[in-house]
Amino acid sequence: MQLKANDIGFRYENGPWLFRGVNLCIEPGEVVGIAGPSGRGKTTLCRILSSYETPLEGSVTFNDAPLPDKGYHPVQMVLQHPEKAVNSRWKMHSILNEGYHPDEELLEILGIEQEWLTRWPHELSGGELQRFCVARALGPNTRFLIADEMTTMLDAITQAQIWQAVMEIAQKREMGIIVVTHEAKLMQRLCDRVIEL
Ligand SMILES: Nc1ncnc2c1ncn2[C@@H]1O[C@H](COP(=O)(O)OP(=O)(O)OP(=O)(O)O)[C@@H](O)[C@H]1O
Repeated sequence: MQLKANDIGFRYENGPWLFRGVNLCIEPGEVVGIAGPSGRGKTTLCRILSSYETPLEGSVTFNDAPLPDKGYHPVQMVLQHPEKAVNSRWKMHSILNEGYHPDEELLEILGIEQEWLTRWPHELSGGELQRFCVARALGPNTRFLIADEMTTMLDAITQAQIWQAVMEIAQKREMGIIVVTHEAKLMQRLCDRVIEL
């Protein structure tokens, strides 16, 4: 069940090509970093790999077939700003159960407390909210997780706790992870290999 980018190229409207001929193959259980200077297109590539954006050249395949356009998506993405990724008019239990029903064990590993479930998003800290976004992305059918600056805004302890939980779950499920971060040490610690965009 590999996730592959095959000769991908992309540009925004009248802008220059951000990248062309990008090839990438991620195996189940592998942790791969995508590095590159600001503005190179890392987030754009992540959006293409998770089907939020369509490449202008090339294709993305999962298990040698196109990614599904209906149902639960096997490639899930967690972004830098959790407050932008949740519906501010929903309470946390609705946000959490939007795509599937996470079990108690997952909530415990991610340090999500029961009393947070009845709160509104603005009643949680960034780190608490990000734990929900991670839980929401870790449905049983998630095969690849894309973490685009997932813990950049968080303090060191929360960052370490979230990554420890994600790595534990990924190992257990043989889930692949793509990591985008400007923190070189974190990249080195987490990744089996790093690709320069
Ligand atoms: N929706 C958009 N329309 C037009 N241009 C865009 C759009 N989104 C991003 N860009 C431009 O595309 C380029 C690549 O952006 P992207 O966010 O993918 O880079 P990045 O490598 O992730 O950067 P950073 O490390 O700063 O987050 C940037 O120059 C950005 O301004």
